[in-house]
Amino acid sequence: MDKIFLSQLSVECIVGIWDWERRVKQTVILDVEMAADIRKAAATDHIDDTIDYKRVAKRLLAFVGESQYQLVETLTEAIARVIVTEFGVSWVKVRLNKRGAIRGARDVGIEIERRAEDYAGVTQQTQP
Ligand SMILES: Nc1nc2c(c(=O)[nH]1)N=C([C@H](O)[C@@H](O)CO)CN2
Repeated sequence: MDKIFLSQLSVECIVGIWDWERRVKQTVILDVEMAADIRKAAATDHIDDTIDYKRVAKRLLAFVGESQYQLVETLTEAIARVIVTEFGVSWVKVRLNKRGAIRGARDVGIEIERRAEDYAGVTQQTQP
């Protein structure tokens, strides 16, 4: 399976369960892998025949930047749903790192994999 990936996409957002976290934005770092058959684009050399990773990145920067979830689980699931439902991706892996959230640990976060069938019938998300 071919993949298109975005590595270490850094976004500031409201995320957390403590009162101060509801007021102060924190940085989350995303690693995304998307299933993509790149053969057609490689044959045509045309961006319309593949997933434009710049469009995905811009959408994630906007969506995550405006989000205000409490748990990294909820945010990570929402990111996967945006990618699958808005970009027609059949499989995605999303790793979200809330770096510095835990004293004594550099990284803490969540990694999930989702498929298109996981969101069958789900309409595209509106802004949170
Ligand atoms: N499984 C989770 N545990 C915790 C989360 C979370 O989002 N998922 N969040 C927190 C706090 O917000 C922490 O990140 C900041 O002190 C604690 N545990």
